Amino acid sequence: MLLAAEPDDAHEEGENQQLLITTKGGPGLEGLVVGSYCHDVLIRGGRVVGETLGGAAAFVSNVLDAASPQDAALNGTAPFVVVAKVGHDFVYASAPAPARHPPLLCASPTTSFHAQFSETAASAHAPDRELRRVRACDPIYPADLPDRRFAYGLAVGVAGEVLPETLERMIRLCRAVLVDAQALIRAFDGDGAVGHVALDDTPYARLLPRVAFVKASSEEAPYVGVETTRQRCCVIVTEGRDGCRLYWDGGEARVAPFPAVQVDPTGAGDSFLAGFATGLLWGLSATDAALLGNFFGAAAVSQVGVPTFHPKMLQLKKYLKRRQQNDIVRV
Ligand SMILES: Nc1ncnc2c1ncn2[C@@H]1O[C@H](COP(=O)(O)OP(=O)(O)OP(=O)(O)O)[C@@H](O)[C@H]1O
Ligand SMILES: O[C@H]1[C@H](O)[C@@H](O)[C@H](O)[C@@H](O)[C@H]1O
Repeated sequence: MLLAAEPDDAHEEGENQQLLITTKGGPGLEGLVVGSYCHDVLIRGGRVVGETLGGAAAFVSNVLDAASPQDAALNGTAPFVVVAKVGHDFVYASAPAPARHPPLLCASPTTSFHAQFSETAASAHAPDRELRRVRACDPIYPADLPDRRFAYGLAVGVAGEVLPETLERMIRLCRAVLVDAQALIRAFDGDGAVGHVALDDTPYARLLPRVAFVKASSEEAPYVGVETTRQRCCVIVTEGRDGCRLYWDGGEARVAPFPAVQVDPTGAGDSFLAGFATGLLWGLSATDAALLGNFFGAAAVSQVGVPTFHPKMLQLKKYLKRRQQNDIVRV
């Protein structure tokens, strides 16, 4: 599968979109990350065992910052923009990700999740926590996005804050958009318990042919409908400690995991997606990009909250770059 195209906001619905993220440097590589930061409260056996910065945007920008420090230093700015919202109660403004990529302040409170962990997950693919949204910040509206072009966009909402019209605006602004399914299919009952709806029943479904990649966890995959969605864009299903699988129209691939001692699964999927996007930016094939995603996913589960990365960990770039054949993304 060849993924190549020019920036274009004239994509028609149903068009077989092909996308390119070039590996050449320069301002044309700027990214757009859309999704709010949140407060995560980790609960085990009825006891609060941790309170951390959360929100996919926090984990994603953490990986993107770690993976491209030279670019950031060269330009004097990080090579991506984060559009996130928080309330005045936000307590992590000075943490690295929000400090480098400040959120928009709202009158509503910061989105907050309680994550109730099971003592033992039955398998790598079993849900390991029950999530409850206890507070929700404002949605992110199309007008909140900068009015300029980006090389790529990551739609990484956690509480329904990326509205369909906001995703559509991202598609118009970005050459390639990668979406975390959790931004599209989460539903919340009266108590805030997180459930899922079928992607096909949402207003996001019609946008899929204009999206490059949708990433879903094994738990989310049945709601995404891999067989239908792979005909519209590439689908990546993450399988916890088993790594991940890529599905596209006409093929699929399994990508092996990295070993890890899991201490906190939160943010594994977010870190995976950011690692995957980074791999595409480095010009890797989608399967090698997924290997980089697995690497960051494994690093994320090895630490509580938003992880820090040892610079040596990034030596993987050299290895993967050596395997790179050319500067277009192939599977
Ligand atoms: N125990 C583990 N050992 C090694 N790698 C792991 C482990 N758990 C997760 N990963 C890596 O992280 C990726 C994402 O994990 P997972 O499938 O659990 O996502 P998720 O359920 O969306 O995570 P979360 O919602 O907690 O962010 C996996 O594809 C894998 O690469
Ligand atoms: O911080 C976490 C993280 O971003 C997860 O990916 C998401 O599933 C949770 O809702 C959020 O609380």
